[in-house]
Amino acid sequence: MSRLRGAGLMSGGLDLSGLGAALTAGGRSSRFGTDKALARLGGRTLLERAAASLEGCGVRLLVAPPGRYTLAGWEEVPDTRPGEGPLAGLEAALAAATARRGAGWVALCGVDQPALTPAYWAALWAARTAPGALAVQALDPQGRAQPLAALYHTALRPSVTALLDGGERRLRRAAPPEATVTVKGLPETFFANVNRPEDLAALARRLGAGETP
Ligand SMILES: Nc1nc2c(ncn2[C@@H]2O[C@H](COP(=O)(O)OP(=O)(O)OP(=O)(O)O)[C@@H](O)[C@H]2O)c(=O)[nH]1
Ligand SMILES: [Mg+2]
Repeated sequence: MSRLRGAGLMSGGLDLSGLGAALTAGGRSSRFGTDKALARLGGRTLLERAAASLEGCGVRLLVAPPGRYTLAGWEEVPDTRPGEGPLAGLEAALAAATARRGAGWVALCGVDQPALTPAYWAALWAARTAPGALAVQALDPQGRAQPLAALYHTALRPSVTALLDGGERRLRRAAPPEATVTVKGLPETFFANVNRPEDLAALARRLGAGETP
């Protein structure tokens, strides 16, 4: 559906209190080798950095195995299907958000995107008002949609459950194309993603050189 440019949207307010936040942190970090949520960049863990970008959200849910992390101000939510991937994490997040606040929008965020900021989420939040929208996703400068740093409406919960029940595990299938708004024009720095130790080392070098993140 419609495509909106990020640049203009970013001048809007940064009030994220109407948005629910869900950090999905139940992964295995198999490519990283150790738990990447606890890896450090610029004096903070990757989990803390991702959480900071969503601090202004009205409800904050940490979808992870119980007791694995402590994150002040975040409510632990167990996976409904542990180890089944971020699509299952989204299912748990939408169910928990609905139980806490009723119908509304949820920001789904992985632990491994340490350069996200409130401005990123505000740009997506501003785009949610497009008629018929049930998901909002940013496009990176290469035009790739970012399902792990995206907004999903709680109305998607039954279809996410149906996908999982049918054996689907790809998160990108959660956003129906006809009901997905895409936001482009956001700065490339937002899209840094840590999968391997060398990804973190490259980011640390950029940080040392005075660049964001
Ligand atoms: N709640 C939940 N989150 C998950 C699950 N699997 C992956 N994630 C999270 O989804 C995000 C992106 O996942 P990946 O980059 O694939 O992370 P990962 O699975 O830990 O790493 P790899 O094993 O290297 O693929 C991270 O924040 C993960 O913690 C899961 O089963 N449940
Ligand atoms: Mg994975």
